[in-house]
Amino acid sequence: KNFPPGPRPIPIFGNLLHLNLKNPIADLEKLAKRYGNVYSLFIGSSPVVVINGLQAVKEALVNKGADFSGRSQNLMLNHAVQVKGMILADYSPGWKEHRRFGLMTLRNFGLGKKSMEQRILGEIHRIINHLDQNVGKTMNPHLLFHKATSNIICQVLFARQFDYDSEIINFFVDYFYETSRILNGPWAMIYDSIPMVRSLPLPFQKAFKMFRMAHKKYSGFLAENKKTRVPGEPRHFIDCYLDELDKRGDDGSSFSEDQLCAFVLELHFGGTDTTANSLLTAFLYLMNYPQIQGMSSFHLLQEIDKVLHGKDQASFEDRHQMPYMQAVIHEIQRVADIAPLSVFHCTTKDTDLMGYSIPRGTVIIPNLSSVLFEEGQWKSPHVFDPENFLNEKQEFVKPEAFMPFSTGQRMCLGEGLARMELFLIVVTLLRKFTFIWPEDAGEPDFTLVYGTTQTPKPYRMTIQRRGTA
Ligand code: HEM
Repeated sequence: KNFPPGPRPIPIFGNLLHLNLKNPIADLEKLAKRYGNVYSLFIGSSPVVVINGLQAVKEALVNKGADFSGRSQNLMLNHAVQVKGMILADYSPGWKEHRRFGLMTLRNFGLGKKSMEQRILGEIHRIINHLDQNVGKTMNPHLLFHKATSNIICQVLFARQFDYDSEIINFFVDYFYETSRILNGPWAMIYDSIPMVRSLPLPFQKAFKMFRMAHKKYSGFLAENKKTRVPGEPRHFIDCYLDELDKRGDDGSSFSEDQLCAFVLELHFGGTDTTANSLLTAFLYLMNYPQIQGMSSFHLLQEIDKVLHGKDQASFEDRHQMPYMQAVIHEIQRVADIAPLSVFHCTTKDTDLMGYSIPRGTVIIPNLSSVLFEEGQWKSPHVFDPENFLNEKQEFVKPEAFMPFSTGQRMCLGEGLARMELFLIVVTLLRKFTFIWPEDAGEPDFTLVYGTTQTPKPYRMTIQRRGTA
């Protein structure tokens, strides 16, 4: 009763046939125009509510955060990952404990401080070496950025960096790519809608297999790490968690080695493709809006050169002197629209939203994409324009509708790390190199490939060393 309106479902399939399963974003937008910013759909026989636009998303995730911050436990993603670390855990004391621990530990590792910065800068040297070998040539940066962001998280989690040619890093990159493709593709929708197909040998079984393989690798790292660990002297995230486990003993808390493995898997998974795809979007736009990179105009490079004058390397603190760079990076994140439908939420109790009643356990899809491009929230919602983040005095400002990391209690745990990575990598690479859209590459295609995280279509870039660097 009083459930949000939506298109009429058909038996077994629900509203699956109303959506282009390869990319439902445009269909979801059309449905919002027809039914309003809060509407319902049926995935098989299960109702879901889609929330669109800043006002409704804020009302649900912030003002009524406790009601809307659960996670459904019955989707393919949950079954594939098996143990819920944090991203997939329901709204519960265990999730809260892990979230608090995660935020604190990432901060102590230097989010916003030097040590994390040094880890990122160390990886940037590796990227620079790789690009140096390609000066004067044309390359596809896809694997480079995925390997670099994977390595940065591995540094945080277990203090390991892998050679870009190693078997393990290639496994990780492949596993992120394949599982993301399956999890947000048509087969996952079919898995979620039609329970009777779940044990059949269909393509989604590949994701299950890859998650099992990844679990084994993380368990291996954990076992290896325990051999050299000195309790009370943590070297990385895993050590911190084991110290916490020792401290808690058998107090019945949610901390366990199984949870640790799942947490590590989720942080690695959640932190790699998201940041790598943001970087890919960054360089796609920087090459194709040369006035921004500084070839015909001078803003961005002039700002970098001025602020970094006399310094060996950039620091995250420098962002306060770089309003234009900040605006460019935020605008890149807006158009990158990395997690268009966030991670699905779930209501924790019977509740209401914008006049509609929503029962406990309903899957909630926060349509972040609808906020990032919402008319009325941006000076130029539909074109790439750093002015979206600059006021009349050309100072950096962040509109409320900027929510690529979502908002409210479940907002991205890795926001600080991701922002630091994006800033340091983009600034350092622009300082050292010029990136040029190859002459034979034709017109750039900015259309995003839909997935758990969206990514630009593959492209190549020509690399030149900058004279002044
Ligand atoms: C540009 C990079 C990134 C983007 C755009 C992004 C975006 C998101 C989004 C949209 C969510 C869902 C929030 C919600 O459910 O409302 C999320 C959750 C999460 N992200 Fe990120 N993320 C990024 C990088 C990272 C990194 C680097 C890490 C790891 C260090 C990370 C770890 C997590 C975790 C653990 C959650 C789950 C939070 C919870 O359920 O309480 N993310 N992220």
